[in-house]
Amino acid sequence: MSYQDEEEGGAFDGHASSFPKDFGYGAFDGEHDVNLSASGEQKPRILLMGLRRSGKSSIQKVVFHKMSPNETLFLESTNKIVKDDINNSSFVQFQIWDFPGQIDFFDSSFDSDMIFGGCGALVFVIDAQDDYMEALNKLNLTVTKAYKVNPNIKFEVFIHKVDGLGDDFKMESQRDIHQRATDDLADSGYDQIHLSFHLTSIYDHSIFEAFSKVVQKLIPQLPALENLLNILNTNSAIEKSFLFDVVSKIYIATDSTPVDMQSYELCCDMIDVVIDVSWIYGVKEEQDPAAFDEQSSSLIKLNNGTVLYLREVNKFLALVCILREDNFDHKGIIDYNFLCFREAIQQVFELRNKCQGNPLTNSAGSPIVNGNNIIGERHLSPTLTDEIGSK
Ligand SMILES: Nc1nc2c(ncn2[C@@H]2O[C@H](COP(=O)(O)OP(=O)(O)OP(=O)(O)O)[C@@H](O)[C@H]2O)c(=O)[nH]1
Repeated sequence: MSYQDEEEGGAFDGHASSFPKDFGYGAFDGEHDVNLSASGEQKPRILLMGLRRSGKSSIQKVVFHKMSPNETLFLESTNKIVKDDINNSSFVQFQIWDFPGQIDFFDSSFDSDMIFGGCGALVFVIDAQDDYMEALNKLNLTVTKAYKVNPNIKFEVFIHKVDGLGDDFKMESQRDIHQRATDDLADSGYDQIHLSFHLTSIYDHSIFEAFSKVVQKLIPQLPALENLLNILNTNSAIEKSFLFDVVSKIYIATDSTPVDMQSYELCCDMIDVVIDVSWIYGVKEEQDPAAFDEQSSSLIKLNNGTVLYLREVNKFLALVCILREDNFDHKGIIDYNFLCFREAIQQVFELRNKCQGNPLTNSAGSPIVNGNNIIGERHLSPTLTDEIGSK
């Protein structure tokens, strides 16, 4: 089995979009960045597996290399494991390994201990436009083999290419695949394995949403981030907020209110607009290509009385909020709270660095759910809420 490293996005030449090619996929060394990886610590690994032509490489290229979906039609079949380092920011650091569809687990060169051992999540892609019986067999084989090596892997099943399916058929396929996959696992004596299912397509935002959920499970600080977003929302009369990794447009955290796809899509579109405008008008000097930095912000007023507000947390992370136009009168308070929020995020990661190897755990070893009890709360002053609330 051979390996091929894609050097920081270098294998794809990025011609599909106006997104600056050298914008991401390098370690961020800005002043607000705190490196998550303790020295020598392995980055979490996400494996992309599935049958041939199920869409694995397309997913990776569209989400992490800004390839336009139509261009994936010309992708060649992968014939060796392709490793891709995702280093956008301190929050989003992992490796994606794209496997060839024809991989044979019984091949002597397949080192399952090495491959599954350091794996955080295994994404198994099933082509929903095709007959999925063979894919289900392969899913069962893959998951059981991986579980035996590493029972901590998160198993994610992407029921992919659903753009070609009607709504009824989509739901029916999901139900059927879910049923069969879990039955097969139970039959093989592995009913303790949990599979998560996502309906995805590269032709809409569903693939970004699904990948967001996969990545979030690999961020041990997620509960603390969610809590900080909840506090920010309450104190600033914000209805929904997302913390985005700007390069990939996956959200690494959101508040605890349910995510509706439309809001997520609006926020993604806003990021595209901001990036494009920054790139066209914001570059001052040749040697300073990143016109988009922690000073960047943007405001879009929609004609339904809603405001989208974007603030940079650092060069690679952005907070995007949705709120009612009336509540935006208190922009000063929102901005102040945002600064506190940004500082609190810093503290989460400083804390994490202090307990290297034991991220955000209490003395019993369980995750600290309300990490913001330690940090942040005092900054996001409740009196500010009263001011907005009394309006
Ligand atoms: N309609 C539709 N087609 C898709 C989608 N994702 C991928 N495809 C198409 O599926 C075909 C195969 O995609 P690849 O990404 O090469 O598949 P793969 O799983 O990496 O294939 P191997 O490298 O052979 O294992 C391409 O023609 C893509 O354009 C999708 O969401 N919807």
